[in-house]
Order: sequence, then C-alpha cells, then structure tokens
Amino acid sequence: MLPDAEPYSEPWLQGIVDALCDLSSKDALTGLVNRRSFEMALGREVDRVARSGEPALLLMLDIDHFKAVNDQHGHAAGDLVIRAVAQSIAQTVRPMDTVARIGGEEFAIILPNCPTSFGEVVAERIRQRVQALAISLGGGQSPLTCTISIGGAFAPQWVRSSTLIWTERADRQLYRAKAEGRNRACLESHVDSLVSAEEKGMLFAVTQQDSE
Ligand SMILES: Nc1nc2c(ncn2[C@@H]2O[C@H](COP(=O)(O)OP(=O)(O)OP(=O)(O)O)[C@@H](O)[C@H]2O)c(=O)[nH]1
Repeated sequence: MLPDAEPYSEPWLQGIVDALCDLSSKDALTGLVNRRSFEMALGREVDRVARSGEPALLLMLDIDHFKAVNDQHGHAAGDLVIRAVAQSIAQTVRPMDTVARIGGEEFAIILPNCPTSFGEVVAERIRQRVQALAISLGGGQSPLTCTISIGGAFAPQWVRSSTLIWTERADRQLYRAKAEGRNRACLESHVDSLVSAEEKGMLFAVTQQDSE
C-alpha cells in the first residue's frame, strides 16, 4: 500500500523505503521476522557470542499435527492457528529476542544473553501459553486448541560456531521432542561438553589467523 503523504515528498519516499524493508524482512502472514532475516540475525548472534562469551539460546518450534488442522478445518483456519501461535510466542519472550517464522508451521527464536538455567523455564512457558490458546474460528464453531514441540540448544560460549551447526543442534532436539510424544520442550544438556570437533577446528583456525 502506498504511503498517505504527498507523492514524491520526503515522508512519502521514506514510507516506500520502510514498506520495502518490511516486505523483505517480515513474514506476510504473521508479521514475524522471515527466514532470510532470521538467518542474518543468527549469524550476528554467533559472532556476538564468540566475542562476549554470553550464553545465547536458539529454540526451534513446530506446531504438532498441523496437517490435521488444515485437513479438518480448512487452510484459512490453519492460517488463523499459525497467526495465533505466532502472536502468543512473540508476547511470551523479551523484546530483545528475535522471533521468526521459518517455514509453514515452524518458528525459531534467538534469545541473546539467556542464562543456561533459564532455558528450560522459557521454553516451558512458551509451550504452556500455546497450549492454553483457544483460537476462535467465528461462525459459531468451537475454538481450536493446539500444541507445539520445542527443541533448543545454546551456542557454545567462547567458541566460534556456525549458524548451521547451531541450527542442527536445536533441530535435533526438536526431532527428539516430536519422537518422545510432542507437546514438550527438549533442550540440549551439558553445553560445555558438547563442542563438536568441527567447532574446535573453527576455534583453532581463528586463533591461528589472529596470531599471524
Ligand atoms: N494453513 C496453512 N498451512 C500450511 C502453511 N504452510 C504449510 N502448511 C501445511 O502445514 C502442514 C505441515 O504438516 P507436516 O509437516 O506433515 O507436519 P504435522 O502435521 O504438523 O506433523 P508433526 O510436525 O509431525 O507433528 C502441511 O499440511 C502444509 O500444507 C500455511 O502457510 N498455511
């Protein structure tokens, strides 16, 4: 939609620029950050963790049995569920956290500066908030409920990881949550002992470069 201001005026042009930025970085259905922006934010977070050593958590979330929602209630109802879950997740985390829709019924959250002891608490809080939703379909129909599965992994502190390794770790926990029965949060444990050989190699490469 074109801005309200006088065409070609400075506010009008700024409005166009803002709208284009939104279009390229936001998901149209939910208004959350889109996959492209999420990957950029994750890359920045990997760098920040390696520099500061602050703990950061990545959560991957997926609506359970979502295909059945579409099949039983139609695609429009499915869209309502996706929107309601997106809103609920966004309202449960801090403004500094990045909440993204990265696929059909898949979401991801980057939580910078998240103490390791807080990981389970925040994941569980999100799971419970979504479970408590009563999603109105209108037209006298009963409201829908849904559940999500959550997988989480902390970025290894003081080690330069990669977005791919971090995402794979969180994804592995999400698969575990699905396999163990869904509607649950599974987080990787013993963060320090889980630095992979590849990540150690990356740390060595950085140290070598720095000393040259
Ligand atoms: N309404 C709606 N449906 C979507 C959208 N994007 C993807 N889907 C549907 O989401 C469903 C995902 O189903 P699956 O990947 O089989 O997973 P699931 O049924 O949630 O099962 P589990 O993840 O194993 O619990 C598919 O039916 C897709 O068509 C969307 O934007 N809107």
